[in-house]
Amino acid sequence: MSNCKVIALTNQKGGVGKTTTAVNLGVSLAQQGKKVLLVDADAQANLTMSLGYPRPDDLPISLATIMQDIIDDNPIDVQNGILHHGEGVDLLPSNIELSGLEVRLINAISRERVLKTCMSEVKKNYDYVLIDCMPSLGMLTINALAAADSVIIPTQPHYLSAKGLELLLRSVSKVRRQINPHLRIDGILMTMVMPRTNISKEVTALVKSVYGQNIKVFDAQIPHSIRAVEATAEGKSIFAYDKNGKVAAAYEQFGKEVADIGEKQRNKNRADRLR
Ligand SMILES: Nc1ncnc2c1ncn2[C@@H]1O[C@H](COP(=O)(O)OP(=O)(O)OP(=O)(O)O)[C@@H](O)[C@H]1O
Repeated sequence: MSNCKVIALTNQKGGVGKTTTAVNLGVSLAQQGKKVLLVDADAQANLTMSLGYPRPDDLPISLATIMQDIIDDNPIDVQNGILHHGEGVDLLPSNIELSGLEVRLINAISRERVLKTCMSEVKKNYDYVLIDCMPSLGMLTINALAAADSVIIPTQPHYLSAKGLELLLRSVSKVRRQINPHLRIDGILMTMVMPRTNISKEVTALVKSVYGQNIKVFDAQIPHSIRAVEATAEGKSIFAYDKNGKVAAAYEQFGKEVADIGEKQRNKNRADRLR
């Protein structure tokens, strides 16, 4: 059994910080000595661009090319499509071709499991694979949930509408019932939290009261800061751009929480196997 943990970063609401979290969680885990692959599963290719590839459409191999080969039953070579970033994380990039692929998935055999097949080719090389999902609950997001061991939900406190969360949780439950029974929810990460407002406290309390023990809200909260936007524009993580700032400190704390959950889960799996 692979020791790699695959985490889908998902929220059907756009602009809540999924991509920024993928980059900075990835680099935070790499700084803890973990081997990390970031997978851009969004045709907008924001993750690919924010890691310093401004023209994703020029890349000869992307996630779409590999998934198309799986659909066509061609041999695949995921390794050749992986890019190596200077900050110690690898990237499986995306580009606009992924939007055409999502349409073609509809008629593919095992259409929910194409990304899982792709991931099973590379998992052995990594401790963590982080999948940056697109802001929808379409076929690609279902593929990500089918390939994942767990889900992290980045959200801005004021966008955490009960209805939006309910829809997402319903999709997770459906995938769990029909495709991936082991899918867990690691928790909700509050992003772009404004200082001196009570909203994140109120939302945290609300989630805890409604979902009780079922969903964790991470202790780390990512503050709103222009530094995060600037880092993205420079194609860098917040650790390379502003390592002493409060966003870097928050992502470092978050990375430790995520690694802690991963370690506990690995120990539990090991104990279960010995039983
Ligand atoms: N902590 C932060 N403080 C201020 N701005 C931020 C922060 N984190 C992210 N942003 C900015 O908010 C915008 C949306 O962030 P991001 O692209 O990470 O969200 P997303 O959920 O991946 O979006 P999409 O739905 O397009 O995939 C970007 O311009 C990003 O630079």
